[in-house]
Order: sequence, then structure tokens, then C-alpha cells
Amino acid sequence: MTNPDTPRLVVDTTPVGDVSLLIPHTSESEPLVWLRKGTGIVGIGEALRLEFTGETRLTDAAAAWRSLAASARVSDRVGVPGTGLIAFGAFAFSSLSTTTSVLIVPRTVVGRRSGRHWVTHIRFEGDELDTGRGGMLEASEAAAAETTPIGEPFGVDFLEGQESADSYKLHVAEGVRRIRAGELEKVVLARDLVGSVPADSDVRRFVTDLAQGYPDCWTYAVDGLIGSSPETLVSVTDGAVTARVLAGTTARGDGPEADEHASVALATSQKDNDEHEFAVQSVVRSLEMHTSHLAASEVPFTLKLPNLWHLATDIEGVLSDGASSLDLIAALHPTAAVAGAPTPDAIAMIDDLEPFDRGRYAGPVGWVGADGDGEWAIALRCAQLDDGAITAYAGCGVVGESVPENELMETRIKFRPVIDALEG
Ligand SMILES: C=C(O[C@@H]1C=C(C(=O)O)C=C[C@H]1O)C(=O)O
Repeated sequence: MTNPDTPRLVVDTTPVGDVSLLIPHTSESEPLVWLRKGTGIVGIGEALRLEFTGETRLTDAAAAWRSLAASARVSDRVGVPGTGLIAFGAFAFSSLSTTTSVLIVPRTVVGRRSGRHWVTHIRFEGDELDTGRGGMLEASEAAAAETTPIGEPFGVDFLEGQESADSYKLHVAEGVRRIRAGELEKVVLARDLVGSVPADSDVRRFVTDLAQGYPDCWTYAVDGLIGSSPETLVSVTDGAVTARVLAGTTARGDGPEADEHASVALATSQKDNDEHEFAVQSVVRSLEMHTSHLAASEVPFTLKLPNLWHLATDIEGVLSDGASSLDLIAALHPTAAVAGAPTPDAIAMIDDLEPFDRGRYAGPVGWVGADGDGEWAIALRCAQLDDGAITAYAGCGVVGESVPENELMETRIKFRPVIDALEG
């Protein structure tokens, strides 16, 4: 049903010539980016921003989007995922967070996928779009041609944030104690690093370095939340639902033999397989009620990233109830990969032991289209930029056999994408 108060958006997607470099199209200070392996979308400007808070932030977003999309007038001459009306989104991890969750509808989207390139213009009904004498095609080609060169690299000196390394180890030890005492099975504990970004930095430089360093990850920038995540929370494309669960981590080995050894040790570690299984089960349970033919591989595989190995499981299913990707992230978040198990006990323990608000770290980040399809990652390996301040986050799954020093080391490896891009 369409709410009469919902503004009506008018959307036009036009095919354009090659736009192989996407990031130079977006804003230097407020980039909107969703990119993997050179495929993706960037946004320019803000036609509409919807904000949500509290317990119902995800379900409220799903309802608001359904209503907005139902009233939109969309002309889409390309018709691949990411064309037509879209919003970029980033959601707070906790219902208690003071950070707002957002859906941002850009004024212009430039995208490429499967050899198709396009520009989408989004405006309110009644607002004029300057299409020049050549009409929409000319306006779109002009938008596709409009780029600014990426600025120089900038450095950030990171310092310990609200959770120091020593305090992190104490909290991990406390988590282990409570798990061994039978209070819960797994908890994911994180720590933070803080710094400042020099004035007038071209934030796109950070995004570009992440995308180049981690081409197999989702590189994202939404409302100052910037990172490169290997973990697909959920993607929905024409009824096909996929997720990639990661939990269980080890550093890459020095040299091929040590690296192979690290991967085999991870694949056969009981501790890591236990930690992983909680995460897989939580995703399967959440997706079961929305899908048919849901299948997860029997045994996890090892996923190689430039900085580490993860235990990974891919899950696939067929959407059975018309849920949108926002409905699915509402059902999935938070998975045991970033909260723990059982979920309510893990969340209570995070609230108790972590001395900071996670903001949008470990929350869903991605995009949604008018039909509800979309791609969402878990916001990991990221930093939040806020008026020159920057906070980076990394965490680890803690189980009964976890060793605090090892978990601290693991957070250091997980900080690498952000630190390498911004230091030196
Ligand atoms: C919590 C993070 O990562 C999560 C925890 C993992 C683990 O404990 O092994 C692995 C991947 C992610 O699901 C993070 O990167 O901050």
C-alpha cells in the first residue's frame, strides 16, 4: 500500500559508454560506493535520506522502502542489479546505538555490471532535471563523463580508542570465563582505534586503496562508513538468495609452505570449526523461514585474503515469501559471526564488556533496489569518518578455548586493511 505522504520519486536509468573507473565519479568528502571486482555502483548527491533508530530500525527501513518504491515512477533501459531506483544503506549494530541507521537515495548513480554501463537520475516529481537539448541520453552521458581525479594519499596516526589492547585481553579472558561457566557458547568482542583525518583529504583515496588491495571483498562507503568486507550478509537477485558466512580466522603464513600449513591448521581446528558452526546455524535458522531449497556446503572451505585465512561457508536458497533484501537483513542481523550464540546472551555480554558503541561496525551495509533485491555485507574491516575524526573497529569470536593474546593478534590482522590504506 502506498502512503499518500510518501514523496514520489521519478527515476531514469540510461545506458552509457564505458565508465570503467567508478570511484572518480563520487564525492571527495561524502563518497557513496559499493564495489567488488570492478563491478558496482557509486552515488552522487542525495535525493533523499531516511533515518532509523532503535530496536525496529531494520523493519522500519524495510517498510519505508517498500512504500517509497511502490510510489516511484521508474524507467529502466538497462535492467540489471543496481539499475533503477536504489538506496545505499548502513545500519547500526545495536538497537541501543546512538548512531542513526540510514538509507540514502542518491541524485545520480553511475554503475557497471556484466559489461553494461549506466547512469540513473533520481528526482522528486515536479523537480526539473536539466537534460539539455539531447534529452536524457545527453544528461546521462554528461554525468558519466564528469569525474575528478583522486587526490593524494593522506596519513592517519591511529591510537588506542576506548578499548585498549590490555583491556581487550582482560575482556576476552572474562568472556572465556563466562563461556566456560556455561553462561553462553560464543561472544564476539571488538576493540577500536581512533585518529583524525587531515582537513580537505580526498576520502576516495582511502576507498580506492581498499578496492585495489581487496578486490574480492565488498568495498563500501556509505555516510562515512568505509571498509572492505569479505562477508556477504545476504544478496537477493531475482529470487536467488545467497550468503557467505565467515568465522574462524588465522594469519597468512610466511612463504608458500607455512601458508599452506596455516590454511590446513585452520580447516582442522576444532575451536575454529565450533566457532564457525554457530555462525552457519544462525544464518540458516534466519533464512529458513523465507526460503526453499536452502543449502549450505557440508564442510567449510578456507578463504584466502591478502591479510588472513577465514573459514567460510556459502549458503544458497530460493526466496519463497517475497521478502525484500531489507526484510532478510532484519531477520539475519546480528549473526553469530559478529554477536555470538545464543544471540540475546551474546548481545547482553557485548553491552556489558565492550566499553564503546559499535555504531555501524558489524551492522548491515549495502544497497537495495525498488523490487527489494539488493546486496548486503557485514560492515567489517572498516572505519567510520565523522567530521575529521576516524574510528576503526575489529573483533573476534571468543569461545571456551580462546586465548586472549591470540585474539588480540587477530584484531591486529583485521585492522590491516584500514591501517595499510591510511598509514604511510
Ligand atoms: C568481527 C570481525 O570478523 C568476524 C569474526 C571472525 C572470527 O572471529 O574469526 C571472522 C570473520 C567475521 O565474521 C571483524 O573483522 O571485526
